[in-house]
Amino acid sequence: MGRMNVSMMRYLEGDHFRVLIAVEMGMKNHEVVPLALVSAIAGIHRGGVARTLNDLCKHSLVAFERSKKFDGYRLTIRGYDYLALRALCSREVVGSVGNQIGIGKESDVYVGGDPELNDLCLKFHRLGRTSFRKIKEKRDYHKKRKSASWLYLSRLAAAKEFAFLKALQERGFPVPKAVDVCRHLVVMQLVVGQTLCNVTHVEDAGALYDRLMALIVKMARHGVIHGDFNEFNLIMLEDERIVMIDFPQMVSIDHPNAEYYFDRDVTCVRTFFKRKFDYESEDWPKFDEVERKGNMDVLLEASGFTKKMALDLNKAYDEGDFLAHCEQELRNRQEEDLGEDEDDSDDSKSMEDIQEEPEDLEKDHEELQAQENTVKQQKIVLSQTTRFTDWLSDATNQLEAVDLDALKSEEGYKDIELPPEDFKRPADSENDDENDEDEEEGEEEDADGHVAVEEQVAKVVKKKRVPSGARSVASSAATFTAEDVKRRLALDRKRNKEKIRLKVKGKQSAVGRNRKDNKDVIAEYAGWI
Ligand SMILES: Nc1ncnc2c1ncn2[C@@H]1O[C@H](COP(=O)(O)OP(=O)(O)OP(=O)(O)O)[C@@H](O)[C@H]1O
Repeated sequence: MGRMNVSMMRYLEGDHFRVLIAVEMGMKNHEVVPLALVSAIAGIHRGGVARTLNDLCKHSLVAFERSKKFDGYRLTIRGYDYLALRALCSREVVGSVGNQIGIGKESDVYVGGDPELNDLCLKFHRLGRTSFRKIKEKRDYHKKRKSASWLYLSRLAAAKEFAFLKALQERGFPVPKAVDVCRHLVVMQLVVGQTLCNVTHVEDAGALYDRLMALIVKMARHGVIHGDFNEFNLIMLEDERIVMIDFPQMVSIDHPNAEYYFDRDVTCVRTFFKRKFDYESEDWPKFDEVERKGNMDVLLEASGFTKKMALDLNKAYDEGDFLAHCEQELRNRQEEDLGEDEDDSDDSKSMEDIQEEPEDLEKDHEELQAQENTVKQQKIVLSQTTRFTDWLSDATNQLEAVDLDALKSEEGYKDIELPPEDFKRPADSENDDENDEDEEEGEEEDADGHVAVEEQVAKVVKKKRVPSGARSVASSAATFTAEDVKRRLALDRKRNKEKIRLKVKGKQSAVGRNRKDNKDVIAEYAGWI
């Protein structure tokens, strides 16, 4: 566990934070925030914002991402940490950040200090960023939620922890003193002790057991159940006093599963004491015997941590897939998903898309298909035009290669234009003239069944020497039959299809696409301006 790298903080200027906040605000309803929106929220012109975003990208405070619909920026975990720290610095709550002292599946815990260098505990909640695969599996769950982003869930977790810390502290429970909260960061008193799981010896196991059971009952009397009361969430001080540090799953005793949670907490303590200190007691608290004396659960709801927030948070805990600190892994998976299945638009959809109604999705799909068809048509027309031009120039070159002078000097040659009905293609001429048959036998066909161009041209020229009518040499370009042309075009098209398209990823691709779009616009308005 290392230190948090906050060295960049001192080099960041007001504009950097302004743009960071703009990205954060944009992310309330966008998975990635387009440059134009960042610029509009920050109130800084685009050029300036682009420069600042580049700086922020360099320091991994934001990340550039592209989605199917648009490209944009998203706040990284580091960027969110910086925003929270900066706000708490300006409130003069936090003055320094030190070593990491705890790493949980839902948080990173650091030692910190206030401006007077008194010790603090900084708990950064990291919650709710599920992997793309999981999103696909849990589509229903995400569809119903308005903002299932990790920013939202981490902030909720922090708000809940802070509210509960304060409420428990006010009622005399042994918890760290709550200092402040900002975004996903809870600042609290640093408890110097050992988590119960690391304690190997206690003076009086029975007394400790009784104190822990008494804590569970006291909380229930105040209307709440811890829900995760175990040796990992209890710190023992030097004088063997216990401090509770973590209560993410705290529920009201009116919760439908309250009895289950209560019994689970009690069983956890009993199992731990039996395993660790070989202590077993005949006596343990029962849910039915608890008499409610307080209404902490109701007061907590009134404190701003609403039922809806609790519901969202509990669902995330139930999902139990917290990949917030595995950004690199997540990015790799996203790339994998995109690479594996380009047509599977589900994988590459943003959270926003996932929240769309089915009708919207269908419409989008239809629109997309219509666009794709148009593009395909345009491509075919374009490719045919260029191929035709290429073919024409080829044929012209072939013709130029024919030695006309030599032909003219031969007997019976007359350079007079033939009426169209006299003109016959080489393929047809096979049946026309028996004399020609012998000559045609000698002709060699290439692998595609094409007669060599030179030979075809020569054959046509020979026909012009027939005394019944002179023919134009220029018309011999028609030695390519319509079928030949069609076959060639089909072959070219097939080859083009087989060509592997080079996929450019990241910002470079976005630049390319923008250029292409611009080119299309210019082409469309050609002649108008
Ligand atoms: N106030 C505090 N003072 C000292 N150490 C703390 C404090 N809060 C947390 N820690 C340390 O950080 C570790 C993780 O904290 P915590 O249990 O709150 O995080 P978490 O993410 O909820 O963990 P998990 O859910 O995996 O149990 C603890 O085991 C403890 O060592």
